[in-house]
Amino acid sequence: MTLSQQEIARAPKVVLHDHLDGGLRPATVVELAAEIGHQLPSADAASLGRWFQESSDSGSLERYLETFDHTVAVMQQKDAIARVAAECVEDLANDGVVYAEVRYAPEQHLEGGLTLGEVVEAVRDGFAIGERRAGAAGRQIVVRQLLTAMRHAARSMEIAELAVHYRDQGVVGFDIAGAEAGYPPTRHIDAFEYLQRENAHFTIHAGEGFGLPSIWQALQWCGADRLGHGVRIIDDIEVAPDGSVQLGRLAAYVRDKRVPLEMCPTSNIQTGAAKSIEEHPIGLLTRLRFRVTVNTDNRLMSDTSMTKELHRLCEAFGYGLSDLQWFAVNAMKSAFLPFDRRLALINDVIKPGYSALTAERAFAQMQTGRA
Ligand SMILES: O=c1[nH]cnc2c1ncn2[C@H]1C[C@H](O)[C@@H](CO)O1
Ligand SMILES: [Zn+2]
Repeated sequence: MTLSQQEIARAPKVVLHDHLDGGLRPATVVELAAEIGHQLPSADAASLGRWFQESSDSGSLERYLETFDHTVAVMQQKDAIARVAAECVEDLANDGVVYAEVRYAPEQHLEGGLTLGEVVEAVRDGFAIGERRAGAAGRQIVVRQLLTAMRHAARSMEIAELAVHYRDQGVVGFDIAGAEAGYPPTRHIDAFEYLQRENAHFTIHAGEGFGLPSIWQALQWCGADRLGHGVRIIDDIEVAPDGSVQLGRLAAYVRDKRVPLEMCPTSNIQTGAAKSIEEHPIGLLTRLRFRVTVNTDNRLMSDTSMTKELHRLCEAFGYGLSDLQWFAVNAMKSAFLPFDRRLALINDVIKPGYSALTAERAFAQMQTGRA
């Protein structure tokens, strides 16, 4: 029996790839835009939500990214940024997420006169408010920041320094994002080398809008700890008609080294990186036991949540609670949180959560059987 959305919603979940500026509530975008006089495609929350989702469905990463102009525009003041951050935590907690790493590009939030540090502090304060509100509502969640540099711009060194500066105030890592084709990660090699010297962690969006060379550079030139998406690693895997599988050198490296793949199925369909959920490489990569994690990417643009992503995968691939636990443990193991905290979340929160749900399901099945 396929897991229902309600059951999945109650399971402890971990998200490593979620953009702060891609997860606003449509009603919040409308309110914040009205406060600053920003013109939106629609002033009605429901139709604005639909506009974001439909405009993101083009099959092109570049077009998908254009929709962020509106979310970024309303996140230029301290209070607005803190509000979005607090609501993000509440929404994730309500979805049953117990640990999240949420990313955004501080350099995109300076138009209202804030400094880079003030932007990071506004997000820090918003996350703290969100964690407190969620806790008060009986939903414990831990949320950390990843600071993104835009790959077409030239501020990655500054943002890497910012991530190191705020490493003890809730920032656990660094990332680069934006259009991939034409902007190889090696453009930012000085930032990555600096982070390595600082013993800092970073992930790189790679293998989404561009293929294997991007993944290879991210790992072997830049030293990425994780891959944002990484779906195109499938191009280095051959499945013969008899079902036997041959990994190329790069795919073998990714699997052997347990390089975490931050996979975001719905987003990949919207940007054309995958054809459908059923044909998404996550099915094969999971079967081959790559270090797969499941993520939302942009909850607003994709009208998604961790529960929805996992439910779609359960329907497409027949996954059950043990698979969902495997995704959650994979993600928790791959998080940039210190090891002892990761272990505590795995042993004290994730595993007991899945055990309780598994027991509940077993009883329910026995009772149905008796009737
Ligand atoms: O999936 C993505 N690929 C590349 N860039 C992305 C993706 N989702 C969001 N972004 C960009 C747009 C945001 O403004 C920026 C920082 O969160 O990151
Ligand atoms: Zn992303």
